Amino acid sequence: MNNTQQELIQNEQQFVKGRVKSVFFQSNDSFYKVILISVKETNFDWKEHTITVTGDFANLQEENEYRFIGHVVDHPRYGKQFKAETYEVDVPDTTEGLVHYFSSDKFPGIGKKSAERIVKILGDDALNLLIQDPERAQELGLSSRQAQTLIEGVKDNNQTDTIIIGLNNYGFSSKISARIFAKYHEKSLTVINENPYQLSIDIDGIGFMKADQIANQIGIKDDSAVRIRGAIFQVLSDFCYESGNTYATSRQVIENAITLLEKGRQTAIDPEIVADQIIELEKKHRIVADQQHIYVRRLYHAEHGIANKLYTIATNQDQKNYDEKKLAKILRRIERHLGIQYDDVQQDAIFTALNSRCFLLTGGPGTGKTTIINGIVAMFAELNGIDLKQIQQQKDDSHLPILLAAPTGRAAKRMTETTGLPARTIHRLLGINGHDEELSESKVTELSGDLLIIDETSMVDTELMDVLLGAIPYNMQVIFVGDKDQLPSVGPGQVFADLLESDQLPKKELTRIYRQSDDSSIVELSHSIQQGQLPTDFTQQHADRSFIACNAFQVPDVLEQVVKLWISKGNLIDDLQVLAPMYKGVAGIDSLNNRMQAIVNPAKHGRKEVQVNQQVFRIGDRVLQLVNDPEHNIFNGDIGKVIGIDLKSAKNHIPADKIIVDFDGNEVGYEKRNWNQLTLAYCMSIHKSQGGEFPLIILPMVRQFSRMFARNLLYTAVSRAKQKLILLGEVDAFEKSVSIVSSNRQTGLKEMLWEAFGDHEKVNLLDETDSEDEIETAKSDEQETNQGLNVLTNSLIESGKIDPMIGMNGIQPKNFMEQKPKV
Ligand SMILES: Nc1ncnc2c1ncn2[C@@H]1O[C@H](COP(=O)(O)OP(=O)(O)OP(=O)(O)O)[C@@H](O)[C@H]1O
Repeated sequence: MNNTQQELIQNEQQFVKGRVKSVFFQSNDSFYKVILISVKETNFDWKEHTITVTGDFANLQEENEYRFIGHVVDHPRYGKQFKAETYEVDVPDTTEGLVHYFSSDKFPGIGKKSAERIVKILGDDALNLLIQDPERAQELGLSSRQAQTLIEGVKDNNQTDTIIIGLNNYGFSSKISARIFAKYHEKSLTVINENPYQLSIDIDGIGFMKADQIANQIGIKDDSAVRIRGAIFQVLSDFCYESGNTYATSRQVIENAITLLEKGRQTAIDPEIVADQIIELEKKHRIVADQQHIYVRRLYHAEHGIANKLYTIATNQDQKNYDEKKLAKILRRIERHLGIQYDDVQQDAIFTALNSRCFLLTGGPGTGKTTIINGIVAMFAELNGIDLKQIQQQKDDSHLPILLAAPTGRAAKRMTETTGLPARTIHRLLGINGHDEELSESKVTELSGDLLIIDETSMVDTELMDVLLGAIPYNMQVIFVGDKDQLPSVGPGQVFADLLESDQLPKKELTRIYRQSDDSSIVELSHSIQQGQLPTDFTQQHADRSFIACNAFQVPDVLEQVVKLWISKGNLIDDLQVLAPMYKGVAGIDSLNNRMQAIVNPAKHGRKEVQVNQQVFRIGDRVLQLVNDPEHNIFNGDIGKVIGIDLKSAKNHIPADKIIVDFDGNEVGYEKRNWNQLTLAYCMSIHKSQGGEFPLIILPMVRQFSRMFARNLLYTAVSRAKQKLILLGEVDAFEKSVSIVSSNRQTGLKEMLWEAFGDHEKVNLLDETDSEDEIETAKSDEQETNQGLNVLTNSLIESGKIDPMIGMNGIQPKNFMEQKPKV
């Protein structure tokens, strides 16, 4: 055989035909299986009677024959096996085979005679005809029971196979196929064929590009409406769920959608057809266009919901108006009890909070927010005859007159520690059991009580705030506490900052630092960062803070030395927390986690460990929970310790692999499919550290992280340190971080608040012509871009293509509430 012939055979698709002997393995969360086949036919050299086949298959029937298409691979551990990319069910297609099939156990009630009649009427293609059109069963002269058995049997035996084969043919991975099937079930292929872009909306892991590839395969035209809409949804979703905005401008949508569409197919797209589709989607209430702002419906209604509910709460007639003298008298007593004296601003904050239906309190670390919460709670209890001791001792959470909550488990725990009263996560408070994606559809518990205090409000995103406010009765007093200079929420919005800036609710900002002001330089550093500069003594050694100069490659070694020194001095490793802004890179979270693990919990003979993605978990490891799991009372950002690893063993009666993690006394078991909810936590992202405090923080900042540099990021990291702070890296990386003020997110909440509160002065500002400066800048911008997009958007408005108020006349947000977004 010459080389060309050999190549031809190698490139030819390989197949193996045979019957299933046994299923060795089947994945819990996908269709992936490892099976043993007794070989009947192959187009490659195979001497043995059986072969192991891997791939995504439906529930293979042992007596059926299958044709697997793929190629032979050499597995390092299991040797030669067949990796199937797709498969076909070898359905009977001879008269004899079909009669045998229809009269088998799969169709109880259908005997040989009826089977013969089916094949006589429908012919040798009977099975396919029945799969495609079950109605054909009616023309076979069968009893209604037999016809039903036939339809159901054909469906049960073939439908899942057809779908999985279809999904395999589109090239989806096992996990994605499983997600698609879990979402659409028997409609999977129909959905894909009708509108593949629906996948990019519904299925995690499928983006516009993949959907577009399928669309191309099935002949959806470059400028077809469904394609343009798919791009519009993708752009909106990226703008909001990736970048944290709650809307995109029409210009941004048009511009970005065109970029995406042209990247996918390299065909020029006329901006006007994108604009047309924006209008269409708006008309069908699938997106919302408010002025020039294009919204995902959920976010639009959430912002409206927040503004309207806050207005209702804040203007409740049941306004308390306590006499200042009376309040001062009680406060003096409480001060004596707490052993402190509130300064004028703090006192003012307490009194305003007590006299307001809704109040906002912001301040940096150590400015007394918790001390004020304690004062408010004590005063509120006294004024309303509430026994705080009884609340402290109450075993369950029901009927509490004072409710305390925070967005993360760690922040809620800290609240309990500092106030001595029960505090919960907001999810727990609302009785939300589902995952975050289902938040807007969650059934929440209507709250009861007189006062609600939310801490770490800067972490609450638009959707959660809307759901929370939706559960608050109108007559409940509400206080939001937070630090406006910290990072905004992970999800869309910057609710706390917007509430403060809107100026519609009573608020106080605390600026005087109390914590350890004599000997702590950490709090000073935080405040200096907040002001936009590093202190002149930044690189000098302090009792509680030091800086070690090193480059990115030196960071892991320097970290190792610091950690070893910390341990050698008798300190607890659990008191030390490394934070970093990014996962990737030699000084990134993943690399530092590996180094930390090697120092404090290395591999040891006999120590159980499991591999999860790129990481190894061992008993004793510190781990971080990555998603909210209210059912087990664990939340995104919670830190736990691995206390058990049970490996599947028939001998020890352990049915499946399991990791057991202890979250402060709450022991949670993780089955294999949930292991990716965990990651090592020796080093964690600054975002995930929000709402927590640690005795020692080690923070590397190097030029490699430049993409993430931002003042609020550095500020958040530094202000997590309670006693000691060790900064590693390059001074200019810290300097750069301080100098970058991250731009505000695009949100509509402030404007909606002005409208809801009837602040005509501010609402009018929105409509007024721009200042001369702004007009000048806009003009030069326009000239610079010269893309015509500014002009386009404006001309679309002028020509009536985009109506700034499209669909909004006389329509209230609630009119859309019940409908689900769909392309
Ligand atoms: N008026 C005051 N007089 C004396 N000490 C005070 C006063 N206000 C606050 N403190 C003290 O300052 C320290 C920090 O206060 P607190 O914990 O309330 O600040 P915080 O704003 O909640 O800080 P963080 O956000 O970092 O938790 C505490 O030890 C507290 O007792």
